[in-house]
Amino acid sequence: MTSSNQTRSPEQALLSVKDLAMMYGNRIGCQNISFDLRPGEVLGIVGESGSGKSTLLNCISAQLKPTFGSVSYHTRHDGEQNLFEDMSEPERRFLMRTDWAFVHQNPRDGLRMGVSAGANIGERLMAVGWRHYGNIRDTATDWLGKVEISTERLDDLPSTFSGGMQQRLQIARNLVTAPRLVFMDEPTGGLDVSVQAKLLDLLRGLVQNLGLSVVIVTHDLAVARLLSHRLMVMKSGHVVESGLTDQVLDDPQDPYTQLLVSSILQS
Ligand SMILES: Nc1ncnc2c1ncn2[C@@H]1O[C@H](COP(=O)(O)OP(=O)(O)OP(=O)(O)O)[C@@H](O)[C@H]1O
Repeated sequence: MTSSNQTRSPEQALLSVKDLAMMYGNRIGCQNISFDLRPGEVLGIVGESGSGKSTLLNCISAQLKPTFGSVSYHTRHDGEQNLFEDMSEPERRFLMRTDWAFVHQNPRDGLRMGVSAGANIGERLMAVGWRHYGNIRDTATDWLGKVEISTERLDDLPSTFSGGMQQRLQIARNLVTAPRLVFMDEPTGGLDVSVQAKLLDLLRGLVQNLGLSVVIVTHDLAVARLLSHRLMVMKSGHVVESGLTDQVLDDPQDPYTQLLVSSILQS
């Protein structure tokens, strides 16, 4: 007889990436990438411009089909599914609208600028089957509050918002469906330093309170330090170092990571 304790396996990875490579013709986008992301874990991907961060993020979020390797996701209902072999395009799209979220650097890429703030949030709820107008409006109002936007702005267009507000609205739109996995591409890039700090605080609170699993791409080591549990350092399409964030940043082993860390300390 086996007790539940004996049968309990180590926590299942939510996202599992194996030997992933993306080639643009002869040019390497990224290569030899393998990692697991566990539920509630925040993984930071750092590296200089052109090191392959966005390519990797786009491959693991099913926006680009990798040239080699596999990306598997532990779905709510069907267990582990290989994104590109087991799932159809409509199934991947459904996942992106519901269980996943993508926060773009430029809020314009993640918002519908022609509809109100409330509709931007409500649209995601409708994608998961919500139909009751009053409930959708109430939840949208609630989320505006959570991202510190005055609820009086519910019917305003995002174009009337400041950059920081647009970014917070994009976050509300993304998180309202309680996704399990959030991809973020330089979410604080392009904002003033003081606005960045406020947004980072907000993001950190939401990630902790909602227990989100996150893959965040950033070239800003301070952002990586504040948000991520683990770090992957990329250079020329390869991972040169990975580990616990504090370990990597406080005691970098790879010469490139050492350079990256020391250049931040000097600036
Ligand atoms: N659509 C594309 N066609 C051809 N080459 C590409 C394409 N996208 C990226 N690359 C190349 O792949 C490599 C990695 O680029 P990628 O954009 O992933 O880097 P990155 O680390 O995200 O850079 P940044 O921080 O500037 O966004 C670079 O050599 C780049 O020139």
